[in-house]
Amino acid sequence: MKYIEVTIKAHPCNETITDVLAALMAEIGFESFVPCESGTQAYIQKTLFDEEALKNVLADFPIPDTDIVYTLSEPEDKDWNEEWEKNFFQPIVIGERCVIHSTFHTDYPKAEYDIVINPQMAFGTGHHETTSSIIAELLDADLKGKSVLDMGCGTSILAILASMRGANPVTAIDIDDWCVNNSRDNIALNHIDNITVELGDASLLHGSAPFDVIIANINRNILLADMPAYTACMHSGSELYMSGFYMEDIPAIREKAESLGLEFTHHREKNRWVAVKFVMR
Ligand SMILES: C[S@@+](CC[C@H](N)C(=O)[O-])C[C@H]1O[C@@H](n2cnc3c(N)ncnc32)[C@H](O)[C@@H]1O
Repeated sequence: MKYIEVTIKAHPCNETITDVLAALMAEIGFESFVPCESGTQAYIQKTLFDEEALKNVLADFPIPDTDIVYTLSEPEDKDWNEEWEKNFFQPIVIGERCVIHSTFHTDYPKAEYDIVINPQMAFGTGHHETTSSIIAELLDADLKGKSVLDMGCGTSILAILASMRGANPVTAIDIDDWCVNNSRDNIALNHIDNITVELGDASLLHGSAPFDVIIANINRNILLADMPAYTACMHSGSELYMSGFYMEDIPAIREKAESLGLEFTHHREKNRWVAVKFVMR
């Protein structure tokens, strides 16, 4: 697959700026990000690259007084996530109970839940704040015998943990066919047989039976747009966990959720990223 590499130089440059860049660029199709001292390198499939969309994102960059310039290059064809995995994906332990590692790791800590992920081109190794916050929520949740939907499943890391914690049945949905294929591989690697993976978006939920628990780690705008479809397949007492947005987005997310009959329970914050929990009244 052909990729475009965009090298962004930001001044000033700090973790908040590279996080916001990654969040905004993910919304226009960028898949992987490698922060560097002066900014970040970001990768997008050549067929999805729209330079005008990139210019608009950078022109409307929400942190004032940030100077941003970029250069483009077309690196040789290779699997960039594989490169990233080999060089940067280290085993990670979350909540002292869940270890995530890849097939090529031989030395990793033992934990109650041992998840093997080969992310290839999909998002979800547990290193991102949003994934690890939802994992921490799932470790606290009672999932035994509950039906779970993982919307925007990426690698299906969250669906796999839910199944390991007793959820049954589990449905995982993603809009990206790379994620759907990768999910199926990861589910098999973890010897799980009760997760159904589907390609699509919230329109697939139309007419669906209610879920006891819904997880959606996507982004603010998609969550705001798709929340009515999620709540249409929840019953009184169903739980909704959402992430993929920042502290400052909580009021908008909360207002929408409450207008749909959800009650806010709490939020969890990590480097300004948040995960929120709601329960249907
Ligand atoms: C931030 S990643 C989360 C991946 C994984 N669930 C995790 O927590 O690490 C968001 C995922 O949502 C998918 N996605 C984006 N828009 C979507 C939509 N409208 N419906 C379903 N999935 C979507 C993306 O392809 C991506 O895999």
